Amino acid sequence: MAGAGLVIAFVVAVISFLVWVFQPTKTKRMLNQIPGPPALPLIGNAHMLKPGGSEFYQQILEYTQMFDKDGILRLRVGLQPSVALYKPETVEVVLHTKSHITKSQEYRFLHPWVGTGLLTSTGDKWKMRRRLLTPTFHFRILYDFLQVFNEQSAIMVQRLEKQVDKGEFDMFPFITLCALDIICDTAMGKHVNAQADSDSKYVKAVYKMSELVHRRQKSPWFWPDVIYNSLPQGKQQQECLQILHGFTKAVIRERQSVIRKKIAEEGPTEPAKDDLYAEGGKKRMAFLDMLIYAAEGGANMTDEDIREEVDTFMFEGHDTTAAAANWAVHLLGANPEIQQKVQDELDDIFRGSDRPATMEDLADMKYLECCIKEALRLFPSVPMFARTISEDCVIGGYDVPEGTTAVVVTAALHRDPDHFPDPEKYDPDRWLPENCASRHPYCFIPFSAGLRNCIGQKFAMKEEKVVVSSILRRFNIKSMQTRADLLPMGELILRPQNGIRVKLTRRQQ
Ligand code: HEM
Repeated sequence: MAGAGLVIAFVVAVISFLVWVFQPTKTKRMLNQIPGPPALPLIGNAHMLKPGGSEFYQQILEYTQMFDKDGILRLRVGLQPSVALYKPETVEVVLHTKSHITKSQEYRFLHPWVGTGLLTSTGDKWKMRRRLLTPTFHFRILYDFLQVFNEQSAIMVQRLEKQVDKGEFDMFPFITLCALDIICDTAMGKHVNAQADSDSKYVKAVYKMSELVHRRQKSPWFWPDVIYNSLPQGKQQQECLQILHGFTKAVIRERQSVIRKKIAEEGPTEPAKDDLYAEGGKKRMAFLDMLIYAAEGGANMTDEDIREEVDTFMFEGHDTTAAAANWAVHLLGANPEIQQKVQDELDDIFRGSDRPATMEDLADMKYLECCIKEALRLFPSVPMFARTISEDCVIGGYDVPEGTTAVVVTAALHRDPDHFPDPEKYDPDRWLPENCASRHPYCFIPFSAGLRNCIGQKFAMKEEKVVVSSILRRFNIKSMQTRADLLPMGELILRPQNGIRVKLTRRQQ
């Protein structure tokens, strides 16, 4: 087996060498004009990229500062040419167009997990699914979801009660399991009570899988499946996939049996419009229900198609929001005056009552919204994402050839001093209407932008407001880490290496 692996590795290396030698000179010439660190034949810059998530994240930020002039730099991983973009003017070229909507080659390593669901698909498949799923984020459905945000946040607060005056602890798992319960309950219509099981295998498998995919994206020697699957990393991936798919398949099976029974009893396979937008929580048409109804109603959708969408939403819909709320909590806990201002705003809204938040309350949480946006600026949950350049184009004054991977480095873009002076400073006032009205529309894009922006961004902002306000209505937070202690890991999602260490005290009302 090891011998076969070596032969395959040798054949792959020879083919790669020939492809590199015969790569069109026009492409090479175009790429060579773009500034960037020197690359080696075949592997490009892959040998330079740091393996660890936090060192890699730091390294990419450093490169963007080193080559900061035009907002573009060239990197090559294996034979795949890439450019990193980190100024609003360069990012806009790629996102503000119908042309470059295909995700980059590197997303293929996500396929074993999320298939070609909404995040990774392209062309007609993506258009069809986006059209099908957009109504499930209609604002009237978000009304129903608010009830779940409140219920799950109340459970989280109860769990946090046990930490009051007990010294330092890690907030990360508390918020993460709450976010997992929220996505299962809202999008999937299933209670999984993750908060009752603080050692969720599913969450651990999500983290391991993110680390493995990210590592593989940076390492061309892991790219061929035959090699990867025979390595310990490939075996770990198989174990993760069993847990991840096992979890989502169970969720799907349960909803399918409920809906099939309903269809058998009631007849029609199309959900009534009233069902789709019903308020009050009873007849909510969740995202998964929509997919199952579509499949049962004859849409061209197999169980596997449903599974890839469910896996996509489970991943994009819980890990991102959990990370964002955690970073927001750290920053508030590290800035007591700002925390006090948010608590004053919440006291004005709730006036001592512990009632659940309404949509109107969320709209009144204006300063908290500034704090959440400022946290997303400094610690965007998706620190980079990428597209394939579909036709030769000019970015930042340089010719970029078709087929290049364009990586939008949100974490660097959000630190552009031309738009955010003193960029490392946590300053929620940047988001007051008078301070942000004239900013470039592409200088802050935590949810991406253009046609392939985040479908769940309204859901996410509302969820974050409920989760963070629930904590601040009951507790004072004191962060026990400095910025340097946080060590953000820039894998698929930006997470703190050592968790979010805080102390809680109960507020005197
Ligand atoms: C703070 C929370 C969130 C952040 C920062 C965020 C950010 C993003 C970003 C940057 C993208 C583009 C990714 C890429 O091009 O590779 C994206 C896409 C997406 N997000 Fe979110 N997201 C969040 C929450 C959510 C939630 C709650 C859901 C679902 C319930 C969701 C579902 C999706 C989906 C399905 C896509 C792919 C959309 C498409 O390509 O059409 N996200 N998100």
